[in-house]
Order: sequence, then C-alpha cells, then structure tokens
Amino acid sequence: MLETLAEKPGTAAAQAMFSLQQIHTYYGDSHILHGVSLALPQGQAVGLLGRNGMGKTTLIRTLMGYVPAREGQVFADGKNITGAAPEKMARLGIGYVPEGRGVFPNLSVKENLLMSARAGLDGQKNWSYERVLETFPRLKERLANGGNQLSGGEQQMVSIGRALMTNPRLLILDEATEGLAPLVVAEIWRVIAQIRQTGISTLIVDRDYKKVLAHTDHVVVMEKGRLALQAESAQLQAQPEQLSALLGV
Ligand SMILES: Nc1ncnc2c1ncn2[C@@H]1O[C@H](COP(=O)(O)OP(=O)(O)OP(=O)(O)O)[C@@H](O)[C@H]1O
Repeated sequence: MLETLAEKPGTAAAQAMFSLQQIHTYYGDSHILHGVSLALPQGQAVGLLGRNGMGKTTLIRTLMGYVPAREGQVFADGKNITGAAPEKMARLGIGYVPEGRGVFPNLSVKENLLMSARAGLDGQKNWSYERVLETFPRLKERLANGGNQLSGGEQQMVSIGRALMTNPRLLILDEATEGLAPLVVAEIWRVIAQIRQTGISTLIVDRDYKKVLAHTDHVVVMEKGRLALQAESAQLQAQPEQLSALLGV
C-alpha cells in the first residue's frame, strides 16, 4: 500500500503542491472529517472514492476553504495556508469543478468562460478561450446561449472549461459525469485524459470506480470521514477485492 500520500508535517508530503494534515471538519455539531491527511503531488492524478456521504465533497470543500477545518492544517508548496479563502486557493492554482456544475444561468456560454480567464501561478496562459473551444467543439455552437439553455452535458463542459481557463496546476472534478448520457460521459473522460497529458494534476471523484482507476495514478478511499485505503491505481485494478468491499460493489 502506498503511504506517501499521507505523511506527517515536515516530511516530503508536506512539501507537496497541496496537502492536508490531520483535518477535522464539522457541520455544526456533526463531526464529518476525522483526521484526514492527503498530499497532492505535482503532476499526479489522484482518485477519491467512497460510498455516498463518506466525506469526499467535504474534504474538497475544506481544501478549497469553503468549509473551515476545526483542526488540522492545509499546505501549499510546503507553506501553511490553513484558513485560506476559496479565492486564495484559486489564485494558488486550483481549478474546482463542483458537484452540480455551478454554471451561471443568466450569463452566456461565452461570458461564463471569459469571466474566469486568468494566467496561471507561473504566468502561463496555456488554456485560452480558443483552446477551450477546441477541446469542447460543441460549445462553439452555444456561445450566445444562456447557461440555463444548456443540456446537462453542455453545462458540465462549460464548468470544466471555466476551470481550465484559470490555468490551474490542480483540477478538482467532483462527480463530473453524474447524470450525463453515455456519449457525453465518454467525451468528459476523453477530455480528462487530455488534461492529464498536459501535466495538470487532478483530483477526481466519480461513481465509476473503474474509470477512476484507469485515469489516475493513486486512489484514496474514504469511509465515514476517514481514509480507509490508499493505493496505486494500477495495483487496485489488478487486485480489486479490497476496493469492492469498501465501495460495496
Ligand atoms: N451542508 C451540510 N450540512 C450538514 N451536513 C452535511 C452538509 N453537507 C454534507 N453533510 C453531511 O456530511 C457527510 C459527508 O457528506 P459529503 O457530501 O462530504 O459526502 P460524499 O462522500 O461527497 O458523498 P456524496 O457522494 O453523497 O456527495 C454526510 O453525512 C452528509 O449528510
């Protein structure tokens, strides 16, 4: 099993691009995350698996600063940035595609995309408006349409495109394929593979664990607000028994 994804402060994991150390998160009195540690190294694709309600989205929302951690630390490039707001996390290079997509309904596709455009942390502008449209040709025909006039698949493409236009070094995809038609789902996975090839790190939550294993280097599995398993994706593809037990599949 791979232990390097969750090490103690001061070790290599604390120097990762982003890492969480011993995070405890609550909603009111409900204790949701119980000491979760996770490192997201540069250039790696990490899958986050677990049954419904195990804390995956809460972990992401804690990393992004939407929910405060009551205990524990968040690091970026080895620097303690615990308590940083979502805007700061975006500036540090995280593109977040939330569950439910978050496309602005009253803005056109073009406006939705352009509003997020910015250079990456190192000044690079690899993901331009034009490149996003090349990646999602379907959006070219929808540029003037409002967010509320799009199909679920088109909304998801706008949501991913918008995150890419921030030129992130880490792209977080929370249930990006949920509720979409099979052809659109295939399209989204094709783009995820393309994004990975460009060297952007990814953190992927998806119900289709086989696809997650196929598109990631490492996988962590959550159970009741704790990390229950961490392993290399290839290893779990070869020996899925432990994963099946945790996911109930
Ligand atoms: N805003 C909230 N207020 C109170 N409890 C919440 C809130 N959001 C989530 N929870 C609870 O926190 C727990 C973890 O939820 P979370 O959404 O992080 O799980 P998940 O693994 O992402 O599952 P899912 O796939 O269902 O989204 C669940 O018990 C859920 O009911």
